[in-house]
Amino acid sequence: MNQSHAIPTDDPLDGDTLHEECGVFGILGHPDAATLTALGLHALQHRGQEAAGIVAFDGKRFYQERHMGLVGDHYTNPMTLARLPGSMSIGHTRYSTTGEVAMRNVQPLFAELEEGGIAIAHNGNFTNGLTLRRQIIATGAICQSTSDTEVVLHLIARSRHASTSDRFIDAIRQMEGGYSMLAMTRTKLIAARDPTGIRPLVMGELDGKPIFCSETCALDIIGAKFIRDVENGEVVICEIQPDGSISIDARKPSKPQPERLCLFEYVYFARPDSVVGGRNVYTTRKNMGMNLAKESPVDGDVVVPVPDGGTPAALGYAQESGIPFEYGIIRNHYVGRTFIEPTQQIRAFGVKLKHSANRAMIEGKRVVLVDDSIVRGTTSLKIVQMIREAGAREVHIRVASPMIFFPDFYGIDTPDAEKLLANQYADVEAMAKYIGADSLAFLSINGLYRAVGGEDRNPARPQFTDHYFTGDYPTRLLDKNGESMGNKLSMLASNG
Ligand SMILES: O=P(O)(O)OC[C@H]1O[C@H](OP(=O)(O)OP(=O)(O)O)[C@H](O)[C@@H]1O
Ligand SMILES: NC(=O)CC[C@H](N)C(=O)O
Repeated sequence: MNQSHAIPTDDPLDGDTLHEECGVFGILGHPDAATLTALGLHALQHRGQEAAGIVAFDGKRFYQERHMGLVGDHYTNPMTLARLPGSMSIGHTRYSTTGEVAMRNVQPLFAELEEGGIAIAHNGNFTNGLTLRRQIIATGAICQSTSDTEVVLHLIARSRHASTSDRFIDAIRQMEGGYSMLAMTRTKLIAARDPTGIRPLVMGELDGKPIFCSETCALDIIGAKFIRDVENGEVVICEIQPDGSISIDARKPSKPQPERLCLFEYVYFARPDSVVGGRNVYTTRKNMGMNLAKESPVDGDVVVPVPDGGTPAALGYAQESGIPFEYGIIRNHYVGRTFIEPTQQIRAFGVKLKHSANRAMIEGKRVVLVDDSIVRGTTSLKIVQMIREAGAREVHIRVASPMIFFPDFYGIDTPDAEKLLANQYADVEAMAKYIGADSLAFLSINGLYRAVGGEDRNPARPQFTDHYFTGDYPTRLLDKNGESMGNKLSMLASNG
């Protein structure tokens, strides 16, 4: 196992950064559980590229493989999969949100409890994780990681309920924030989604065996059938019975709340072929581009996507505006997603490596560049320069989401408000000047809502989680606002 790592000597909670996302996959009762999990994680690679782990159970023992790096770097090796026997397993691709990039934070996390082992895999971020962590440490707990996820294991261990499922439910009911979570015990696979349903989680089935995963693309890769979304606030407990059959028990232990899925799943995170919340992601992105063309038309000769994220929106923009779509930028696919790399220096470096101008499609033209989002402005700044150097006559940027003003505490890599481009300039014109574009326009919040859900935003009860655009956070932010937090908030530390 690739578990050797240097333990930082300074307080790892101080130097931490906030990132996004993770992918989870779990299957119960299938003879090829670990291999299917590895394939599922491969399809969920876009959700986390720092580390990947799988825990399997063969009826007697738990086995774990946890590695830094990509799924393909480790789980294509038959020897690795052979070390994960059994018919049940859960896996995780990590992009850290709380706790540094280190082996001790690689998921699934595992603990030996009174009634046996339990492994958990978490996509999301707890907004009271640090508060609870301090409380349990004050009562004598020894934490093995700096991840927010570990708190759940401690709360399960401390719960006074008899069954593991009830202990798990007791634990997650104490957690606030965003979570789509899988837990695996000796006989059970448990799936849970936070009461607001910020992060996605779906249920599928292969050969009659239940599967849970972050996105439907992980079902498609193994030919599994989509059953349904795990609902917000729902806990689904699948258990192998003594006769080998599997029981499924779905519960809603929390006070019912309206679902508010994260809009950024549609804007950027989810894979375009996934169906999230019943909507094909590609179609919503194309709608975003069409709405953008209606709201912010411009005279141009060619619509060029900033690949990959901007491509469906650029197609929508081109279709609606009638301006031809061309690949004016070629993306090197051997470079990871810059938005989710750990430091500003690496992000900047990554963007240079990643995009090249396709001069033949650009020279002498009025280029309408379409991207899905502007966060720090790193990408736009470099790409406008690159397009101009390739001979563009004019460069107009159209962004298929609104301006981002507010940080996220549910997992997205927008740590400090002052690092967001929208907060650094007085208006769109000033931003355009900084980026070097002839014009710049963003999709309106209603344009985005209509693209995803077909209706305008309901200000009294927003249909989605959209705080990064509006400042309307769907939950309390206890770690951020709690008086006891001082300045040791790992999830708020500056990035890069
Ligand atoms: O304003 P910035 O801070 O540069 O962040 C925004 C950029 O980051 C994302 O692309 P990314 O390179 O992560 O991924 P992609 O190739 O999947 O589009 C997004 O699509 C924007 O292009
Ligand atoms: N991006 C995520 O969903 C990360 C999960 C968890 N908060 C971690 O940092 O490991």
